[in-house]
Amino acid sequence: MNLRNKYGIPANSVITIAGTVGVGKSTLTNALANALGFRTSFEKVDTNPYLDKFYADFDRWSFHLQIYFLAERFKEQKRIFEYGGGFIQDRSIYEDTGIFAKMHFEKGTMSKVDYETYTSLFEAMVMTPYFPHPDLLIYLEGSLDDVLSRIKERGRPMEQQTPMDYWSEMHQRYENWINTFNACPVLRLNINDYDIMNNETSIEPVVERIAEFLKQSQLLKK
Ligand SMILES: Nc1ncnc2c1ncn2[C@@H]1O[C@H](COP(=O)(O)OP(=O)(O)O)[C@@H](O)[C@H]1O
Ligand SMILES: Nc1ncnc2c1ncn2[C@H]1C[C@H](O)[C@@H](COP(=O)(O)O)O1
Repeated sequence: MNLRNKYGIPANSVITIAGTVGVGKSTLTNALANALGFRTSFEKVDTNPYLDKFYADFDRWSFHLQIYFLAERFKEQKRIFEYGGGFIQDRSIYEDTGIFAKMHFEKGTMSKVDYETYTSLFEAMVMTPYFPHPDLLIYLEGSLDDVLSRIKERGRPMEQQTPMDYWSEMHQRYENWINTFNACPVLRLNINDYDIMNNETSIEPVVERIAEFLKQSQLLKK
């Protein structure tokens, strides 16, 4: 029996994992999808045609990159809908605007007109009753030091060359963002609450918490 049946998680659930770069979203996405027998929806980093250019020159490429991510995530949203759910999604669409586009605009690496164009497109596509929101957003949190050492350990070249201030600004923005986020139910999970690298069974208490949380939020909806 898989853990989905054991804990009564609906087969059509859509769970998205949010959190700063390097915190462990992709790793948790794989572990949860395996445990629940769900499909995965990943950000494609290696085939992203703008990402390297963006890290080399934020001013020049931030708008292009946001449009690219928006299109990719919307296509993924459509795929999830067509399968009828049963997905773990690596990063939510809400972070693109709530964290990245906003941060680049406020730091002056995206122009006002580009930011307004982007946000009006985002709102027209996403913030409507026609866009299905996830059943649950898991907010993965960890200390800045732990996140920085994970970014280093993973070793993506463009991230190694990015100043530490960029990651600490993002880390702080995530904390502020999640405190006001309300587009769907949020479960906060600290990276010290599980240890899937050394102990596969540590995913089970996480699944149990998800099941409890989903039950509570279903009850609240009624
Ligand atoms: N639970 C964990 N324990 C230890 N290391 C982890 C854990 N989860 C992720 N990592 C490591 O941290 C780095 C970033 O993880 P990743 O899942 O790619 O993060 P994200 O998708 O949030 O950017 C990788 O090197 C990964 O192996
Ligand atoms: N919307 C985004 N804007 C800028 N950069 C982004 C956006 N979404 C993801 N990224 C970057 C950050 C990382 O370098 C890679 C992959 O993110 P990760 O958190 O490691 O999954 O893309």
